[in-house]
Formats: sequence, structure tokens, C-alpha cells
Amino acid sequence: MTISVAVSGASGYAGGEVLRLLANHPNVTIGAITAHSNAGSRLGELQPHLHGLASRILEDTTVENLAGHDVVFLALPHGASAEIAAQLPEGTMVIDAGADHRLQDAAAWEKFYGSAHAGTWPYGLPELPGQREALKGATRIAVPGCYPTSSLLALAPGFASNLLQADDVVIVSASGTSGAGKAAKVNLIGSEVMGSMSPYGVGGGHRHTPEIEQGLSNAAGEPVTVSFTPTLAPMSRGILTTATAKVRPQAGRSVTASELRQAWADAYDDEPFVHLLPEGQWPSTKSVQGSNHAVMQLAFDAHTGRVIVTCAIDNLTKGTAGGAVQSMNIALGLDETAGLNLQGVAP
Ligand SMILES: NC(=O)C1=CN([C@@H]2O[C@H](COP(=O)(O)OP(=O)(O)OC[C@H]3O[C@@H](n4cnc5c(N)ncnc54)[C@H](OP(=O)(O)O)[C@@H]3O)[C@@H](O)[C@H]2O)C=CC1
Ligand SMILES: CC(=O)N[C@@H](CCC(=O)OP(=O)(O)O)C(=O)O
Repeated sequence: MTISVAVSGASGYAGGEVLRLLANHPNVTIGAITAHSNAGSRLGELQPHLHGLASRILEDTTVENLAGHDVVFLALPHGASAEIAAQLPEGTMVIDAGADHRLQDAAAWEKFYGSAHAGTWPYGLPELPGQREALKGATRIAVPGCYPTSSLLALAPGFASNLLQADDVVIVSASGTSGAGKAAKVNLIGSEVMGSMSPYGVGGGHRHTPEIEQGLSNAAGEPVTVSFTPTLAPMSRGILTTATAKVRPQAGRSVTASELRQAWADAYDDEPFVHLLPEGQWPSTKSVQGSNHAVMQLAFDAHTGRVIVTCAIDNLTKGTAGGAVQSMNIALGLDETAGLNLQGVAP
């Protein structure tokens, strides 16, 4: 099967990563590539690593340029994707890397994004319970945020097996600067970021909080509340999430470390991209750089009765473009791993 694909936001980080993956996808022909202020430029000027596509010209991001393809990837700022998506034909598969169609709760959307809710699409994190089935045949897919990808993968197995308390979840994530997009320059210049780490969105204000709560609540079957704190780390790619939750006693007795480990192993043993590392080995962002893998490790802190899970992803691959391509593959009935790197980059 050969499918024609258009990529919008192709001058940006997420769109560039989508193109990097699609260029190696055996079933894909890359059609229109579009941008906004950079329309008219050669792709090679903006994405010099995409050698095979360097001479391609970026077109304007219009419905006319995107329609007529089998699949359209939207890698645009919030709001811009909902506006375009609403005008694309029903028969075109639309995969939105932005946030516009992720949340089920319109009130949460309005509170955190301050605009009208555009609707809810199937969520592109196939490793969540029941989600792979929900993606099969989908023609609209909402790609998760990068922090939610790492946070949900870290804790969903514990909530799906009723091992964790819903009211005591703390998540702290460190992200590379590419998470903020190419457009965010002011506080990301090298002299500010290199050799320094700093938190932001502290106190429950980050817009990924409701998205993480939504995914964990769906896994748990009850409302889960989350304290989430993001931090900026001096690296270009990668997210390292540390998620902790209070373990729920089972039939009046404490859960053991091996029972906890078994729940995560059961969830991920057959997954091509999500891996519980062997005991004693802890994740690093370097080990997943440029790949669609998520790696994690967990420990039971018997002193506090908490499970601690750390999960590493590449924010641009599993955290955006890789998750998007993986979801497209599932929706179209292709090999789930097609076009996705199975190996990382080292050192
Ligand atoms: N970076 C990441 O790790 C992640 C990003 N995402 C999401 O992906 C989307 C893109 O993010 P990212 O690539 O990082 O951002 P960038 O700033 O790197 O890229 C933004 C892209 O959108 C285009 N654009 C800007 N304004 C408009 C507009 N009004 N209409 C149409 N196109 C426009 C830009 O074109 P031009 O350059 O020509 O102006 C550029 O191609 C966002 O929704 C983001 O939240 C999701 C998960 C992770
Ligand atoms: C480091 C950094 O700034 N990261 C971004 C999250 C990137 C992401 O996942 O974005 P969307 O939900 O907007 O798609 C942030 O905190 O806003």
C-alpha cells in the first residue's frame, strides 16, 4: 500500500521530525509540505538534516494545499490546527500533533487554553489500555503532549491494575528545550539554558496537567488528581519523567515490590516501543534519542509506601512525531513499527 501524506508545520521541530520519519517509511509518498512565515523557502534552509528533501519548497498552509492527500499531519500552534482540521474532507486522515483535540472535558480545555473547545479525537497513545483498538480505522487522531506521553506510560499500568491511590500522584519532568518549539527563542538561548535547570508552570498551572489526569483517570476508572511540575533541562531533546504515587493496600495487606513490577511487565512485555528495563538499570534520555522508544524503571519505596517510576522518551519522537506515525500505522492497518527507528543514537 502506498499513501500520500502532507505535512504542515514542516519548518518547525515537530513537523521536521515527522518528515524525518516519513522519509524512511516504506508505504509513504511525501506530498505537500507547508509552513507559515517560511512559506516559499527551500526546506533545506530550515531543516538542513533532511537531505533527501532539501530541494522541496514549503507551500502555504491552506486547506487547498493539504486536501487531496490520504493523510495530513498538522504540526501547528494550538488553535491553528483546529481551524484547518475543520475544513479538511472527512475521507482524509488528519493527525494533529497539537493539543486542540486531546481533552475530553470542554471545561478543562477552556480553563487551561482559554478558548472554545474544538472536540475530542481518538488519543494517539496505543499503549494505554484499550487505545490500540480505538485507533484502528480512526480518521482523526490527537497526538498526546510530550509530558503526558512519558507520564501516562509511567503510571497507567499501576492505575489499570488498581494498585495505586488516585489522590496522591506527584510527577516531575525534565524536558529538553526543543519541547518549546523553534519559535520560542527568548528564554531558550544558550547562555540562559546551558549549565542550568529551572522549573516553570509550577503549582498546577501547566496545561498538560488535565491531559495527564484524563489518561490516568481513564486507566483507573475513577478520577485521579495529579501534581505536575515541568522543568527545563540543558539538552536539545529528551524528557525524563519521575512519577510517584501512593500504593493501595490489597485486601488489607501491603503490595510487594515484585507484584508492582509484574503489573508493569504485564503491560509492556509485548510492546515494540515501551520497555521496563531489567532490574537495577535506570533510564537515560540519551538511550532513546532519535528513537520511538520509551524506557522505564520502577522501585517500591517501602518507607513511604510509594512507587517511583522514571520514564525517558525523546520528546520529538515518541513524544510527538513517532507517536503520530505509530498511530497512523495502526489506523491504516500497516506494520505498527513501519518508518520508526528501532535503534537509538549513541554516544
Ligand atoms: N516540540 C515538541 O516537543 C512538541 C510539540 N508538539 C506540538 O506540535 C505543534 C508544533 O510544535 P513545534 O514544532 O514544537 O513548534 P515550532 O515553533 O517549531 O513550529 C511551528 C510550526 O507551525 C507553523 N506556524 C506558526 N504559526 C502558524 C499559523 N498561524 N498557521 C499555520 N502555521 C503556523 C510554523 O511555520 P513558520 O516557521 O513558517 O512560521 C512552524 O512550521 C504544537 O502544537 C506543539 O504544541 C507536541 C508535542 C511535543
Ligand atoms: C519544554 C517546553 O516548553 N515544553 C512544552 C510542551 C511541549 C508539548 O508537548 O506541547 P503541546 O502540548 O503544546 O503540544 C511546554 O511546556 O509548553
